[in-house]
Amino acid sequence: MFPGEMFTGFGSAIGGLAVVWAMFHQYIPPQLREHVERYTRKLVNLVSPYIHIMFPEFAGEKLNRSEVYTAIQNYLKENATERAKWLKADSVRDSSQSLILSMDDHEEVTEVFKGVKVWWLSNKTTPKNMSLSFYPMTEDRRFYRLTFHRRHRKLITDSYVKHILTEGKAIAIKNRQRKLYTNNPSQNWYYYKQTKWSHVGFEHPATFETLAMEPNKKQEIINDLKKFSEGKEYYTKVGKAWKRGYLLYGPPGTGKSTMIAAMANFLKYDVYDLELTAVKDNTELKKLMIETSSKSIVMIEDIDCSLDLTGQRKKKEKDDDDDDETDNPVKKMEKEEKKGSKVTLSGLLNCIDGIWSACGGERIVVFTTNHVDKLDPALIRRGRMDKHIEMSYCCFEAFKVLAKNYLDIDHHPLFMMINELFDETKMTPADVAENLIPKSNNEDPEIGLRNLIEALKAAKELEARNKAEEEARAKAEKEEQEKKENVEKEAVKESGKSDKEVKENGVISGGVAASEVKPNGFAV
Ligand SMILES: Nc1ncnc2c1ncn2[C@@H]1O[C@H](COP(=O)(O)OP(=O)(O)OP(=O)(O)O)[C@@H](O)[C@H]1O
Ligand SMILES: [Mg+2]
Repeated sequence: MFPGEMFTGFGSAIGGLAVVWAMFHQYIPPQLREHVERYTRKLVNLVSPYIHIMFPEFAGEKLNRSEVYTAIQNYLKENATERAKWLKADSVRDSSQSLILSMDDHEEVTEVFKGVKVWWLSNKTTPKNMSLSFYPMTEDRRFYRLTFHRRHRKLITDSYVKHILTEGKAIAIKNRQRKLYTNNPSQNWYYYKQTKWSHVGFEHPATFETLAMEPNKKQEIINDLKKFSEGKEYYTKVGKAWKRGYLLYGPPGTGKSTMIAAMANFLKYDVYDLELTAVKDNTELKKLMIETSSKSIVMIEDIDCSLDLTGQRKKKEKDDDDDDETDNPVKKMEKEEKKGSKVTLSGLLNCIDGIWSACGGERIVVFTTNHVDKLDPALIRRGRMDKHIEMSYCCFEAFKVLAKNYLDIDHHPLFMMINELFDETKMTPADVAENLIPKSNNEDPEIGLRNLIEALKAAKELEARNKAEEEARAKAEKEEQEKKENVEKEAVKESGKSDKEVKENGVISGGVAASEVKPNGFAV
């Protein structure tokens, strides 16, 4: 029973009183009712040992919903809904969520905090001018009322309320619809008054459970992320900005992008997909970084292709010029894109670990690349990119995750053969997955496994053929080199000059240069 109501007589166990209360509300005019309630409250205050705190949805003149009310609502949804008998169903948040239930109006629940019992009532008041409104429902003023015994006043006001607010905010972050952002081209910021980032709901299904990789390595990454997300105090203590850099490298189709999605889902962070080629210069990059929120992953995919950040600018420009000569349209397009951006390596470094990186806190920066060797060491040095993770070809352990994902099997007699084939050949998880995908709903898993075995055998044969061809080419080159050397030696012998002289002058008797002598010994 609710203590406040026990003392006012409302809602008591005596059914008769409840009826009187209902009649009171139905038949007594609002003004008179208000008077009666005010004096009753005064009377109750004289004898009641209970304290009530109201938490209105809209406090004062504010048009914004009270943060405190929202935090309490989230807390009660998660912790007290089970005990309520009258519930309200919200719309489902996304396809993976079931109904979201909360306490209905006039419903009350109890909670025990450190051995102390408290009562929560969810209620609403309707202003007097309600009947004049076309939309009476929007006029309702909702509130929560917390009731507790006055001897626990300090505990409740100091600790319990703080606990509710912290928990409520954490629940809101956990349950919020996360977002995937992409940066808008900067010319649109001014001309079209576009925001710097556009977003859509982030609903990638990848998790660490479905990510195929070596289990110890996976666990290490999970532990690292966990330590980071719980490390606020540690980062403050050591005086470091609360951020962490990851470099994911490996061949295409090994799960780098999938890993970023799994990280975001694990940490419940937003994702900012930063397209560097759309950023005009370092100042704009800073502006973009400032507008990222905390609890987010900023990812820059294919960093080696994004800009000339390889530290080998000169050489690269030369290479690109060569490509232009070959009229390669893709290369030309990439070059045009890069020309539009003047973001420099130092500008990027400043954003990821200069003073600018400290804005927002709790952020992870992830770079991905297929060519780690092409990157400037300054960009990926430890401390800047704190963790380098190689995403590699599929191993047997990783295959087992994919078999579970796609075929829903943990064991199969064919696994042994597949294990042996993985020792002998390389295949990316993307290709393994492609072979396993069933073509129809009730397909026998064995078909997928046999497809994979065939593909692995074909890959093994191809590798062997390539290797044989490579060896034959190397052998032919070696033989040619040896022949050339023999010819030179012969020529030296015939001319009577020293080996050194022939090499220096390049001339042998008869005026024919050694380099002009064909490997078969005939002068050209
Ligand atoms: N390790 C993995 N675990 C689970 N699925 C994977 C893995 N690697 C690849 N895949 C599958 O292959 C597809 C391609 O993978 P993903 O895009 O993550 O590769 P990537 O390494 O980012 O490639 P790229 O270098 O081309 O960007 C994914 O949609 C996913 O289904
Ligand atoms: Mg990718």
